[in-house]
Amino acid sequence: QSVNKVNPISNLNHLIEELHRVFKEDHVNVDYVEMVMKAYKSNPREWKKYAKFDKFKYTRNLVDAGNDKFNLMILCWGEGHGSSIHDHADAHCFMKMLDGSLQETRYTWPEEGNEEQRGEDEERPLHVMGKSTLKLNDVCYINDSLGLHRVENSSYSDRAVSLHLYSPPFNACSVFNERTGRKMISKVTFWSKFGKKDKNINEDKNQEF
Ligand SMILES: O=C(O)CCSS
Ligand SMILES: [Fe+2]
Repeated sequence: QSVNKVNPISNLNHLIEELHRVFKEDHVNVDYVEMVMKAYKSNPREWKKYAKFDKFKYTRNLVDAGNDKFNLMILCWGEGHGSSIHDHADAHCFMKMLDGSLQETRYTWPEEGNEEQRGEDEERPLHVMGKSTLKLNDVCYINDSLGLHRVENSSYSDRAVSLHLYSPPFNACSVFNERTGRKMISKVTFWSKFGKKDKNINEDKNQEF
């Protein structure tokens, strides 16, 4: 059913409650989830306990495991930090800006053709489909049928914080080489979970993609 309005979302916990309610259903109403995430207005007091930064790379901090229906996480991007070009493992990906701004570049998938016959140095370059800048409280949605993307904080003076919802949750996705189109599996991990540093996080193992 199409919905044309959502009730105000008063704080982060209320957003999480509403997301649990929505994801109880099997069918994901993407427009409704986007409107719910948009209705939440970022309040650093509510999320700063999850916001842990690393000097060298962006961090992924689990906020809520969504009753196994989704993962909600806060990503912290230091100046100049960016992701690889990646897919979303057949999941829905909703992303909301909580602080600062991020640049998103969308890419085509490498053209088809089975890997076996592929020449050693045959290139299947990705093409840029579009670029956009996400600002405070903006929400964007992607899934594999819409393409690949890279997300980066291109500011050299400001950090950025974003809220990501993946449904269904995944712990690996594919990362792509822009020139050759070759892909690799990349496991993803959490720097912290529920506000606590993940004890088995090995400093240089916090794999992001
Ligand atoms: O989850 C990740 O590490 C990718 C952030 S851009 S959707
Ligand atoms: Fe992504």
